Amino acid sequence: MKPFCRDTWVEVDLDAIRANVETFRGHLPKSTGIMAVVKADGYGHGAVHVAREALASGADSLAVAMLDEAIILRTAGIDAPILVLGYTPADSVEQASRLNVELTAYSPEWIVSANQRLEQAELRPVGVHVKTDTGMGRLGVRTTDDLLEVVAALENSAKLEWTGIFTHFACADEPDTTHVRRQHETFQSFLQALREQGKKLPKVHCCNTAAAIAFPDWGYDTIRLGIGLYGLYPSPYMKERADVPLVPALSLKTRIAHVKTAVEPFTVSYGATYTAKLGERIATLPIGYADGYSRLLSNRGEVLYNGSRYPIVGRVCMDQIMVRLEPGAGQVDEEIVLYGKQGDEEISLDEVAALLGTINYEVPCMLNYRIPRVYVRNKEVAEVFHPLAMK
Ligand SMILES: Cc1ncc(COP(=O)(O)O)cc1O
Repeated sequence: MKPFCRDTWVEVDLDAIRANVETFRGHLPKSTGIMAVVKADGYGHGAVHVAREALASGADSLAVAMLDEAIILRTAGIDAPILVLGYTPADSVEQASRLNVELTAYSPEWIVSANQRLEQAELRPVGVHVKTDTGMGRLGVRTTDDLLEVVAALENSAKLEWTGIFTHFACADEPDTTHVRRQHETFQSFLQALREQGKKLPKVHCCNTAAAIAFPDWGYDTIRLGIGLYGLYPSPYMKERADVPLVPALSLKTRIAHVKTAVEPFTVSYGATYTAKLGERIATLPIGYADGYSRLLSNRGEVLYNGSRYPIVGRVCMDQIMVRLEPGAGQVDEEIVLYGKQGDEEISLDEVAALLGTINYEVPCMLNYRIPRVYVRNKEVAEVFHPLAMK
């Protein structure tokens, strides 16, 4: 039985995931680990399958945004170390203990509350990475005094173990390195203050993809590899540097559902914003904004057919789009590439992001549960995962 009933799918090249991990492995000091960031369902690629491939390729731990995402990985049988990068309410700490998932902390009050809950539940200790805010302005302590207070609270907690300390860079992907260098200096001053207090530092980490590319010697115990794992660069500037070759892993494909030739002019889609001229060939494709294919691509985006670019005509609908092909071209069930390569052409996530006025991170994250993920290895389908798959 077909694993999905609508011929629209995300194709994830597991060989690309492997290649990207191996590229960073070779770029980093041997003592630096790789924490594969698989939050947001693996940046839209599928967290479980990407996590498995990343771990098999040289990553040694995983990171997610929230405990719920860690639960999915554990439920899938993944037993590698997992760090929750975001805030976890203290009333969820029992789950972290039961699943042996590490959490992020930066508040003495949270530490006291979480420790009390674990003591009352008589559960095993939870590993905690202390977050320092050196210039992201998001989660984390901003002063040495606050940092020492958080560490003291952890040392007084029988059920919380201090297993890491980290920071996150706001501008590591930019050509001007003033901000990122200042952040790193602040992070170093935090580490030095802890050493001067006689603290033995746990796992230390600060690099995202951009910092790992630009400052591999800041790798410390591990980097947190997100966008680079998927073969995408954090910014156009980082792509231009090209000192770390990456292979994009994601393609988005569909098949022609219907095609017609205009025997007289006719308008296309809601709002009648496009009029097909006599002889034009209009194909309908089964994908729309309810899949996470943005309506902002109406009358602006392009698709690949037979290795050439063709325009989206009319407004993107909830479930369908229309494209204009060459006169007489196109047959039902022929393959169309919406993101990715076909022949010598490529519609990159960078290009789509630019059209949408956003960054490449957001484009794959928009692709939702309606689109099955087809995992390819050595150009063969290795596995298909469809949240809506008929059992
Ligand atoms: C705390 C944290 N750490 C790391 C990442 C990964 O960043 P990239 O996708 O740019 O590598 C994200 C994040 O929120």
